[in-house]
Amino acid sequence: MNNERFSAYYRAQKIIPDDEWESFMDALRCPLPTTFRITGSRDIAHTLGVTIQKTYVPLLDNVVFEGETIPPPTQIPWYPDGLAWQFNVSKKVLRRSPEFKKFHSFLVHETEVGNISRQEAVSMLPPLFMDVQPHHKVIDMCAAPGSKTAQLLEALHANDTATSTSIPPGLLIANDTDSRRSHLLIHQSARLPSPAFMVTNLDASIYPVLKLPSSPNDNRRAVKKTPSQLLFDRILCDVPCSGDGTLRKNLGIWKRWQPMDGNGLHGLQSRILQRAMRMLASDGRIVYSTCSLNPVENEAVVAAALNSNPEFELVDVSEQHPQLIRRPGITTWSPTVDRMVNTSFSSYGAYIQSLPEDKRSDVKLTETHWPPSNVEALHLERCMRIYPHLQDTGGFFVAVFERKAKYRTSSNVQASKRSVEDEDQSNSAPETKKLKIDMDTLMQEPEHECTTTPGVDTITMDANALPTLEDKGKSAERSRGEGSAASPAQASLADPSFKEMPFTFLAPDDPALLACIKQLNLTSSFPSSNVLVRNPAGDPVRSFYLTNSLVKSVIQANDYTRMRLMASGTKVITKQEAARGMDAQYRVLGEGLPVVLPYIKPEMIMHANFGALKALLQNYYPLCASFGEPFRSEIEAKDPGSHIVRFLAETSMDTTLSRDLVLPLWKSNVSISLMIDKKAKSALSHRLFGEDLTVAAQEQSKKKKSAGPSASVEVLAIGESRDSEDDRDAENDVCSNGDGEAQE
Ligand SMILES: C[S@@+](CC[C@H](N)C(=O)[O-])C[C@H]1O[C@@H](n2cnc3c(N)ncnc32)[C@H](O)[C@@H]1O
Repeated sequence: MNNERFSAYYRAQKIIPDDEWESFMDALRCPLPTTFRITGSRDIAHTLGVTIQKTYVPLLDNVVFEGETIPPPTQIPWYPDGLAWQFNVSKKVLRRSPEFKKFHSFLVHETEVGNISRQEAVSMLPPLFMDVQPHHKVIDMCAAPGSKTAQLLEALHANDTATSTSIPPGLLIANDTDSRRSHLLIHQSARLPSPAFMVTNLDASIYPVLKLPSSPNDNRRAVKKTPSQLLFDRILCDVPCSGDGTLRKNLGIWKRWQPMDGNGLHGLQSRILQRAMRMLASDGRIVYSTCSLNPVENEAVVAAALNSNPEFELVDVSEQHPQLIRRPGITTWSPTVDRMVNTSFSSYGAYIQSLPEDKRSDVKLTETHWPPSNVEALHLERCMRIYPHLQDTGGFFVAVFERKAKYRTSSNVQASKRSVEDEDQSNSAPETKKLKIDMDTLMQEPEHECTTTPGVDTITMDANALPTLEDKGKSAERSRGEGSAASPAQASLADPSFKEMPFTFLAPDDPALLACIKQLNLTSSFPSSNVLVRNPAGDPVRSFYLTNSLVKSVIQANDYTRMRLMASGTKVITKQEAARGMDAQYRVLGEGLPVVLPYIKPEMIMHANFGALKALLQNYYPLCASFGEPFRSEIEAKDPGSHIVRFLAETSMDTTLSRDLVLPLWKSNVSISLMIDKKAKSALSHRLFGEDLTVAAQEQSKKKKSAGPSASVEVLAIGESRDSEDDRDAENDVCSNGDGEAQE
């Protein structure tokens, strides 16, 4: 594995001291260890951490495979609370060593239900430097596929418990310009249901001004008259980049890497970062990151942003996460001006002077590709460079920005005074006006997961297209409810290319909503004014989603088509049509239960023991009569329909249920069924029994046996899905009535 121009270019940049060059290159040629993060609420994370420490590390200690001792998984030392792990074994070991096979199976199941997330170690870094709190307004500008979004969501939900989800007062908008990747983002984040979550599909470099209604408690006249701009407390700019820090896992980069890659991305990266600076609250923080080693995509972008926005400075985070081995940002670099690694020009001026006059206007490079003359004053050494040979990772770059102290108070006032109209005016500034991705230069980019793929739904908007206050009038108030961001008809006026269903909030006294609350016996504190539906007419046809109040105000104050809102809130309840003459039945969805649980009256929750849980995992529809007392009488006395059961923590001969588990049940006339999907059942079984005892797994293994020995060899990468068409979830098996809405 070699690329002459890669070596020539980075040697010229002097990113690595000469005496480390060989070990840097050697590390780049070694396979990357497998790294993963335990996700989910603190309680679940704790349980899984203990399972790995106490069950799997001893099991995997001293495994000898083909005469070689294989090291067990270890914790990544710099990741807080020991929640990130790494191990380095080949697929052959995973397939053949019974101990690793078992561990791998555990990881696959927990990954499928979202309790474990496979993520490159360095990619875990940016969220660690954001210090997100549950009340923060956060935006992840380039979020897909969403591994960092998941970390940000977890931080927003720091107060969740094992059984119930808090409703944080803040919000997280995950944005990506690629609509296909935005769908991926929605899919990934479904594992962490949050009423504080929104997904948008926009070009981050021209992200529109979002409005917030003026606060009823704010007496200032200017604020009363006009909505204010939604400013963010934390912004992540994990921008598209050439990705050469991922060489260890994306081997194709060795072949296709070329020195101009970074030059073409510098402009877009700068515009995204500088747009973020305009969207930041006065005392907010921005983290800028790339998985590229190239100073043109890193320090040059940072320097350009600081020089254009002198109220910002780099934050010195060298004392944070001290076990992370890092190198400071560099202050000298020399962009290449051609594909042959010509890095001989010390400045833009010198380069331009070298060209014949008639060629100067064709130049794609700009002054900001070179170090600025005031480079020393910018403290670029506060940026972090992570190299593969330092701690066996990929390459990465992180910079943290805040406003200088003297600008914070004044811009606080300025920010709160700044109306959306003002901001719309300022968006006409040259750097954001008629912003288009330079398609010519992008066409030269290598195809890499981090780069914008030319032609894929790239939105080009000029600054004048940013929503203005006038759009407010377009937001329809639904007659039956509190209104969506725009009615279907208005939506098509606003942006006909946007096909998502509207987001319609129900009135708290909507008859269907009241019937649902009554039937599920929810407490009066259930936030019924934050329930939305998604279908063309905005009717309470089937599924109810819950948002928090902040998300609701954002949706209601802005045109959802203009902000290209793809998803919002958590689906919590669904309606089952009943037989003719009977009332519809509502049920709490498995993924929505943690959110709704705090509003379910305690007397509605049945209690059962570990044996009952085991029976429910081992059978699809066990008979009520097959359970022991007192659960049997309790369940037999219940009407058919949706119920909630708390399985109590217990230590038995064969296993330990270390914490209570609350799950939804469906009761038919004589039997009951756990209303969680197959994958969640399998993961639970693995966690509790160390193996998959579910009916689905038993059936699968029977099928494999009858198909012969070759069919039983299956090694999925962690994070790789075993989804197949027949892997429908239990909810559909039991309850689907086949009249699903388009979006639901
Ligand atoms: C480095 S990847 C992001 C990885 C992501 N943060 C994660 O941790 O999973 C960069 C992303 O930026 C997106 N992107 C490219 N150009 C963009 C733009 N102008 N605005 C917003 N997103 C963009 C790409 O589609 C890609 O998903």
